[in-house]
Amino acid sequence: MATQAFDLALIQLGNVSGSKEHNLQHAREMVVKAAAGDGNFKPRVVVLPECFNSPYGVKYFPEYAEKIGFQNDQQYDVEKSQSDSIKMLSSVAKETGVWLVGGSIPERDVSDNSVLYNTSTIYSPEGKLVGIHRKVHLFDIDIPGKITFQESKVLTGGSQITQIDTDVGRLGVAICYDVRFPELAMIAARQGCAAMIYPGAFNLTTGPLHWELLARGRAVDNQIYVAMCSPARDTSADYHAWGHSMIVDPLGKVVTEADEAERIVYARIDPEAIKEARKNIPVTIQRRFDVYPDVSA
Ligand SMILES: NC(=O)CCC(=O)C(=O)O
Repeated sequence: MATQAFDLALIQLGNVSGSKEHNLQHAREMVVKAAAGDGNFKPRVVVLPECFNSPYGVKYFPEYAEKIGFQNDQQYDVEKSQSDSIKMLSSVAKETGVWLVGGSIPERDVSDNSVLYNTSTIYSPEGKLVGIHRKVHLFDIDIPGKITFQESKVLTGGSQITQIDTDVGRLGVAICYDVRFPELAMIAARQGCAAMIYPGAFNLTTGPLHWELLARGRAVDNQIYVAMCSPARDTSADYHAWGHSMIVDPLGKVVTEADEAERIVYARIDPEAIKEARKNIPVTIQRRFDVYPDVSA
């Protein structure tokens, strides 16, 4: 899949409240704003953060979870979905004519009410739901005196990797804690993805330590673009997100970064920069699969 140069926008969404209706309305307005561009950039791909329709926290997931809806022959039928979030995302992708990585929402399994996932849904510019990613690695950590979080108390991990073919190239999608597991980005890069996109929500303990480090690591290891899209920080919420949404280029350079407030950041994704990085530092063709296995094979 050939990549064309395109602009990417990350929405560091603020003001996520207890009202799902408000959250959806605000997210919609921000997608419209992001898709309009800023004079320098006119994005073809727009990204929302992790858990944009609900406060982030284990206790909220069951209440805010939605069934994505009907799937037929691997195609999701938005028309038949009962989910307000899915309907909003599909309609705003169509209205704005962008590829939309719809952050993530708590998803309830269609056939088993007791099973919940943390799920990103992805839409074409025609509003078609073209793919979903269920967070594979659940955020279960315990740093005494700092942060304890256990998504696995209520969520089930997904079991598939996600790559989306768009008219500007192939994109890998994973969610937040997934970034700590290099295999997904490695596989995506070797299977032709120009970028890995991670809706995410790091916190004030691990954010300063690892957010940028992981984004740059995934980029430089694989010589691809990496985008990490966080919610804005809200210190009145239970979970304080790190913010700092960023896009990193194939050399590992941060090309754009937000602070912690509500922002939209943009960058150009340029296939020539991927080619140039791989030509100048040819690790791509220097791998020793006679010494270790190729995880993408
Ligand atoms: N929402 C998440 O998966 C958070 C991941 C995180 O903060 C980390 O340190 O990893």
